[in-house]
Amino acid sequence: MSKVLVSDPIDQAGIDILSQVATVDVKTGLKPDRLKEIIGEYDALMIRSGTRVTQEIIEAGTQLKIIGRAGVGVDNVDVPTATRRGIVVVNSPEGNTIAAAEHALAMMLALSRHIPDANASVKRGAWDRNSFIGAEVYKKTLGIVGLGKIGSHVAAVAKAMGMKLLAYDPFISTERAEQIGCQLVDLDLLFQQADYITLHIPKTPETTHLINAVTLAKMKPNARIINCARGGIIEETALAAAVKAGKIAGAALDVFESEPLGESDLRSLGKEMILTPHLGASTTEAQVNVAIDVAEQIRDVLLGLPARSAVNIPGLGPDVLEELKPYMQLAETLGNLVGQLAGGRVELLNVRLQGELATNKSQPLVVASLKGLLYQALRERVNYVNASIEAKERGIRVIETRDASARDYAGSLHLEATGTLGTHSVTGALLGDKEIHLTDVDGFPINVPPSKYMLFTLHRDMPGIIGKLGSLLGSFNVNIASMQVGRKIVRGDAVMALSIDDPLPDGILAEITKVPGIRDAFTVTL
Ligand SMILES: NC(=O)C1=CN([C@@H]2O[C@H](COP(=O)(O)OP(=O)(O)OC[C@H]3O[C@@H](n4cnc5c(N)ncnc54)[C@H](O)[C@@H]3O)[C@@H](O)[C@H]2O)C=CC1
Ligand SMILES: O=C(O)CCC(=O)C(=O)O
Repeated sequence: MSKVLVSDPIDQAGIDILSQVATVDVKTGLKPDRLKEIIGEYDALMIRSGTRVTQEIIEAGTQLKIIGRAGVGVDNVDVPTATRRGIVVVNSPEGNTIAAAEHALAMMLALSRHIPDANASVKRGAWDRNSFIGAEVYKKTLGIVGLGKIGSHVAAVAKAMGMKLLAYDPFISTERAEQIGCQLVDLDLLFQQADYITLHIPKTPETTHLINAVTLAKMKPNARIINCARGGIIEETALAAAVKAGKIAGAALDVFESEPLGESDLRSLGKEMILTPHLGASTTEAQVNVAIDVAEQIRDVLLGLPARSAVNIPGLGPDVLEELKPYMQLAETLGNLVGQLAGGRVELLNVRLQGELATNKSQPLVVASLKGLLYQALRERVNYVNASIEAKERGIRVIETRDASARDYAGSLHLEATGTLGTHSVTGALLGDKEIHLTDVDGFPINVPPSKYMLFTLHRDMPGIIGKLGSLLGSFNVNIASMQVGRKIVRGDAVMALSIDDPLPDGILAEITKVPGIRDAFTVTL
């Protein structure tokens, strides 16, 4: 039975799902050294934001197949290392959207009305109404940085509260922003005009310290900043100094450059600074959502099924995956075949998606072709996660073309591999009940289902050649299961595809190429 380690607090609903297929160990608060010591026993790791899954941890996780992040941000996982090692990383892109958006809105209102400090003062026994005069958000301008899932929900609610909405997001269209009721503006204008600025972006090299002394200086003195996205997007010392000096009116932060927050100037500020301990996703509803979402994906991957929200494999909905599955098998088979025909070191793989495969959602077929191509070199170590990276590291260039007009079959896939020993190509399609058929080898039309052991010859189409090859194979005790010749013109060049029952004995290829008329011969194991 598989073993899953849950190293952060996860809702029981997730544990119950994992327990259907695995032994589940819940060990929270592990020190990195201890995690490194034990991770080697586990097939899957499930985390929230508390566990840092570093290169060292991943490399010690020799059995790991999947890392599940019960939440959105995977910045606590070394995704490139996981990818290189063929480990799927999944998250829950939507399970805590509402929770995080509501926390940002709650922070905006709490900051405007000094709720945390007013509450603390009443609890201390005071009745001070003068120190807590607030500001209304109605008719104020909210600048939303990042108009994705959370930013869009914040926009919808803020609009209902009568706020004017500006947004900055270089990856969304003006039309989409308008649909959500936001005016898309550049960042400088947003900083200059907003009364409230709320951040809903990932932390990336571009967004790190996006809010710094220079950008803070552009803001209005009554500006208030809310960060429920990621620590490090704000330069904390610059923010603390700006609030202290009254250059902006305040800030509410849920996330920090270093968590848990240590010694910090932020702690010394009064009612104009609200700090929460990364609570954005901490609602009962969100925790159930993300636990179920991620646990289901871990269960599926452990059962050999695809994950629906993998961050390091092309994302596909279950319907698309179901539809593509037989074609993925076709792509892998053709990749494996063309790699063996090309022999040597492949430098270029041309993948042509034809007919109904020439749609955008067919991208995973390129990855599946590479997985097949690399199978001879890497065996079980290559998978959908690392195939592209492994190909890149081996200097294999990939060209993807699409030809929707190809009509020989409903959908077919053509792969051409160029390597140190020359160029070879294969085409395949699914016939009848989704059975894989090779429909072309090196430009010669054939129609054969692939079999485990195959022999291909390039020869001159002339009398007697099939008989001679048959006798030769017979003399080596090789049994032919099926045979087909593909040719373009009578007595021209031709390809022969033979399915054989056993692997070809050593030395026989050289004998085959001595048969008059046979130019070349290749044997493959699929
Ligand atoms: N505090 C908490 O507990 C939680 C925090 N989060 C964080 O909230 C953030 C947003 O999450 P979602 O809305 O779900 O993500 P999302 O992927 O739906 O939206 C992110 C948006 O940021 C935009 N973006 C990327 N780079 C940008 C840049 N340089 N400038 C402006 N916009 C940029 C993207 O185009 C996208 O529209 C993430 O950092 C996530 O980790 C999410 C859930 C809970
Ligand atoms: O797991 C958590 O509570 C943090 C959630 C979060 O930051 C995220 O989903 O990106």
